[in-house]
Amino acid sequence: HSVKGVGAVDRVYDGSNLRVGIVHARWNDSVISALVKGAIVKLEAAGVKKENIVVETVPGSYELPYGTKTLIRQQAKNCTPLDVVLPIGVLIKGSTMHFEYIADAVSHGLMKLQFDIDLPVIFGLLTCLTEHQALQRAGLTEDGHNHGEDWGSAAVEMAIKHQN
Ligand SMILES: O=c1[nH]c(NC[C@H](O)[C@H](O)[C@H](O)CO)c([N+](=O)[O-])c(=O)[nH]1
Repeated sequence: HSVKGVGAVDRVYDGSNLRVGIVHARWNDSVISALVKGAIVKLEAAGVKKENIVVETVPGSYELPYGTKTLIRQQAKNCTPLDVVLPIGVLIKGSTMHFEYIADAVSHGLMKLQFDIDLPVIFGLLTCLTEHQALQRAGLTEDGHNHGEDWGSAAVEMAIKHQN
């Protein structure tokens, strides 16, 4: 293993009174569903109740910032507000610069959003140069690791920081 280890060092948090939103794109769906499942496994392992995990979808990753904003607003209006949102998307490089523009716009959009609305927004966008890279990062290959799990753990930790 490299000296830097793999991912953030896990800590144990009690997520039993958290409400978590997940907004996922519908491109590259087999990778997306593995990432979403991985995140939910970790959320539930931290005690987040099934009824407190709200899942919405958007067409593609470019819609994640606005789809995240509308979910937060809708939840704040209709029921108990969310404590964190995890947008999930998978970008796979094609033969044009489209990938770079979406990746740049979405990463800046999600970073800005969390300060605009004062709510933690976890960065769940895979920016892959090949399909194999995407499969690896969703834990769908022998040597893979599901980054959705890391995002689920980060969501619990940041939601608790937001509540305190
Ligand atoms: O989520 C993705 N959206 C993609 N494009 C759609 C984009 O996110 C928007 O939905 C679309 O441009 C309409 O706004 C992708 N590619 O183009 O390759 C991709 O790989 N992943």
